[in-house]
Order: sequence, then C-alpha cells, then structure tokens
Amino acid sequence: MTALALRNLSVTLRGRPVLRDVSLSVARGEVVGLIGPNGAGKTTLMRAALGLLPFTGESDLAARPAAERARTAAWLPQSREIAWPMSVERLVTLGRLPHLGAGQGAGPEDRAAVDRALDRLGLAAFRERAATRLSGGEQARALIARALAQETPLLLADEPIAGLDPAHQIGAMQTFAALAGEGRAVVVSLHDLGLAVRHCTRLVLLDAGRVVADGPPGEVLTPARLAEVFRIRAFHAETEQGAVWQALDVLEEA
Ligand SMILES: Nc1ncnc2c1ncn2[C@@H]1O[C@H](COP(=O)(O)OP(=O)(O)OP(=O)(O)O)[C@@H](O)[C@H]1O
Repeated sequence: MTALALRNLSVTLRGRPVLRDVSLSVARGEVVGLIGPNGAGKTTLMRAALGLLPFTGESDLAARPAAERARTAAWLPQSREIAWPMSVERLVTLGRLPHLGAGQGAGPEDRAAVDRALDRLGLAAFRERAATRLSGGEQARALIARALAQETPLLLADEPIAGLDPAHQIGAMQTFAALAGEGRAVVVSLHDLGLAVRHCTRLVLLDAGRVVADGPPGEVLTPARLAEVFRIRAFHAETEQGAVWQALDVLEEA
C-alpha cells in the first residue's frame, strides 16, 4: 500500500532549480534512506512532499488538507531547537495534537502513545526533566519521540540520528525498522552511509536535485557512485552481519 507518491516534483528557489523532476513512490513497510552530498536536495524533497515549499508536480501528501496531513505524516526537521523549558513528557505529548479536537486534552490513548514513544527512545527516566536541560543528543531523541507519538502511517525524518551516540544511532534505526514492520513507512535522510546500508530497506541517492539511483541498498551504493557523487573512496566488505562501508579518502577532482 502506497504511503507517499510523488510525481515529477520540481522546486526552484531564488531562481535556481534545486529539485528536478523527482518521482518517488514509498510503500508501507519500507525504510527509505535519502542519501546524497550536502545540498543535493534531501531536505527540499521532504519539505516539498509535505507541502511546506512551493513546487511543481504532484505530491499526494501535500494535496491533503493540513489537518489530515498531520494525521498522515510526522515531520522531524533537521533543526533541533527546543525553545521552551517544558518537560520531556509534555514535549512528546505535543505529538498528539493532530489527534485532539479543539480544546480537548490528552486522553488515555494519547498517554499510551506518549509512553510507547518515550520507551522506544529510552527516555522514560527523563520524562519529568525540562527538555531544555537535556544534552544535545538527548534532545534529539526527545524530538524523535515527539514525532513517533504522532503515530502516523508515514514518518519523514531529516538527519534524525546526527549527534546521537553509536548505540542510540543504531537504536533509532532499529526503531524505524520496527515502525516499518508494523506497516508504517519511514523516509529518512542520512549521511552515515554505513548505517543507511545496514538499516534501510531501500536507498534513494540524490545528486544536484535529481534521483540518480533508487533501489536495494547494496545496488545503490557502489564504489563507482561513491566516487561520482560523493567524491570519496571507501572500504567495502560483505560480512555475515551485512555490508560494511567506511569512507577512506576524498578523490581529487577529475
Ligand atoms: N531558501 C533557500 N533559498 C535558496 N536556495 C536554497 C534555500 N534553501 C536551500 N537552498 C539550496 O537548495 C539546495 C538543496 O538544499 P537542501 O537543504 O535540500 O540539501 P540537502 O541535501 O538536505 O543538504 P544537507 O545534506 O547539507 O542537509 C542547496 O544548494 C541549498 O543551498
């Protein structure tokens, strides 16, 4: 079942095309890793899909009314600022807003969703703590938990694991895989190609606003593409635990 359908999506910012003719269909059960160098268009693609940027082409998500969109897709932006000293529990409860009627407080179902999200991100012990008094990585986990509490069929997350320690990076990726296992869909932008290969069911490689590869991680990530798109050489081994990639050095411009 399709969770997101984009057709010929293009975005021009300040007269410059930054997303060109992107067509993408994401099914429930998929964890789609968006990869590509800085400025490739990963954030722009997700923001346009959500209807947060003017675009040409079609996004089935952006076409929905705003209230329905918030019950369909959770959006975890790259910026991590938490301005208000509210408790972690309250912050995560904000993820339930799209499900509440006007003036309606959180009910038992909402509290259960908040508990599930706090547990998944290992934040139960922090629930009473002011979110502004968490470390950077803990704040990032609290914001992931807020997006999870929204319990939408689709999660769009922009570099959600940046700044997390290795155990929590793996934990977050496993949580995304678990969401997919429950029949949701996750689209996540990542710079850690090793984690992308290990934990995504599919990779979409963007370069200069275009999709240059889309498919199973092992087919998308090849030494030739790393050289062409990322200008790096990498160590690569197939192990019993799956593929291992480690960037080694930067290639000279041709
Ligand atoms: N408001 C804006 N006005 C003009 N150009 C913009 C604007 N926002 C982004 N861009 C440009 O659009 C291109 C794509 O940016 P985008 O943030 O989508 O890249 P990205 O792949 O998410 O990069 P990163 O890995 O650095 O987060 C970049 O060249 C960027 O400079």
